[in-house]
Amino acid sequence: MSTRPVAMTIAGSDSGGGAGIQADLKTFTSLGVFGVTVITALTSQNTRKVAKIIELPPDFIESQFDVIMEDFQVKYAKTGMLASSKVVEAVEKKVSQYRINLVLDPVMISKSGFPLVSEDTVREIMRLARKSMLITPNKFEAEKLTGFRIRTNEDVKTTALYLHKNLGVNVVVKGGKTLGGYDFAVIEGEELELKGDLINTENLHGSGDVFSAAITAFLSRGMKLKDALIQAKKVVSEAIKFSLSLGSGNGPVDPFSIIERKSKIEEARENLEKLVEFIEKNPCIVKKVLSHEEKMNIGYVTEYGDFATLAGGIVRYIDWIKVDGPIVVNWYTNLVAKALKLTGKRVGVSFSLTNELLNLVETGSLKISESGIYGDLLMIDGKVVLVAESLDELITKLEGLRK
Ligand SMILES: Cc1ncc(CO)c(N)n1
Repeated sequence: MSTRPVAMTIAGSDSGGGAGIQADLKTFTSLGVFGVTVITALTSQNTRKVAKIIELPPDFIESQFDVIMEDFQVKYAKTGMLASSKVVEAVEKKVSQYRINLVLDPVMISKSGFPLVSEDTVREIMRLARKSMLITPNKFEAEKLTGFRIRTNEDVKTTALYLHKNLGVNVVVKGGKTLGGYDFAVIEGEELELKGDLINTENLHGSGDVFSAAITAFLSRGMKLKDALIQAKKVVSEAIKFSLSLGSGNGPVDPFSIIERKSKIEEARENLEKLVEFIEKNPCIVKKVLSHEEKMNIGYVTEYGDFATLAGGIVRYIDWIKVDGPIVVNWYTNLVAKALKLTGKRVGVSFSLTNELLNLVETGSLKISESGIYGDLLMIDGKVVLVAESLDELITKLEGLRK
């Protein structure tokens, strides 16, 4: 009998899958929240353009609210694209009726540069803003709402303070890429700076949507607004860091990376556990490649660049081997990490250049590469590293050393 907090998104559909409802649901799901959707508009859109927009009739928008609220408990919702003043009015009415706490993302144009709302909607959005628990304008939207020009971090702060005072609402103004992801928030009068990581990418389609959806998800999980903002900033930074080169325009950010990254780390651990098991069952192979009282180690790098290895490596004492310490992730880098980086391979094992190995090299049955570009067996800092694309491939290669 499982359950989850429920969060609502009131937004438009992006046929390109990267923004709008699609981004919101991926973000909700990735953050452990069940998403319900009030769709306000349909867009035919890709990473390059918005071709067509169909606004949904206000009575249908209202019906979605009524049917959802008849059946679910929803305390928090975010808004995305509200295409016209009629749409804003319908949303305003229902949000008040059901006392839903609103995170208002005043979406105005797409990353590809196309308007998503009509000009006359700005005033209506200002009115809805006063009733919201937070508004999340980006630089462009904050300029539209205030008439200010934002060029520096200081301008971001000034604009946030002005909006907070003028509308009496909690606000976070997002500086965006040109200001290095610098955001400034004012929450119940408390000022909060959010610094971004410098990530050089144009694949930012959906970044704003992921941010406001993440805030809404964290609120639905019971977090305080300030903490929700801080956590959401981390989520969006990660989604940008692992954004996807899909389409020929501004590619989508990837909120699912939050979950997949963790699952890939788990996969790395499982792979290393299997490799340890293989090594423990095959001391004869270890004796061939590892000198007495020397250490070998194993390592696995995930698609996300996280590196798992043994904290203490594996030591050989004459006839037995000892696995030293646990599997650690991103704890430190070693020779295996270096070899994997050099070759782009997934999994590796380092050992010593024993006489047995040297014999194999001299007879030509093994090739050692110094650069690591051509071979799977490389020499680095006087040690040998064997690398492979997968665990199975590495085990096959290790078994090959038995002969
Ligand atoms: C439907 C929709 N909502 C929001 C945005 C802004 O990211 C977009 N491009 N499309």
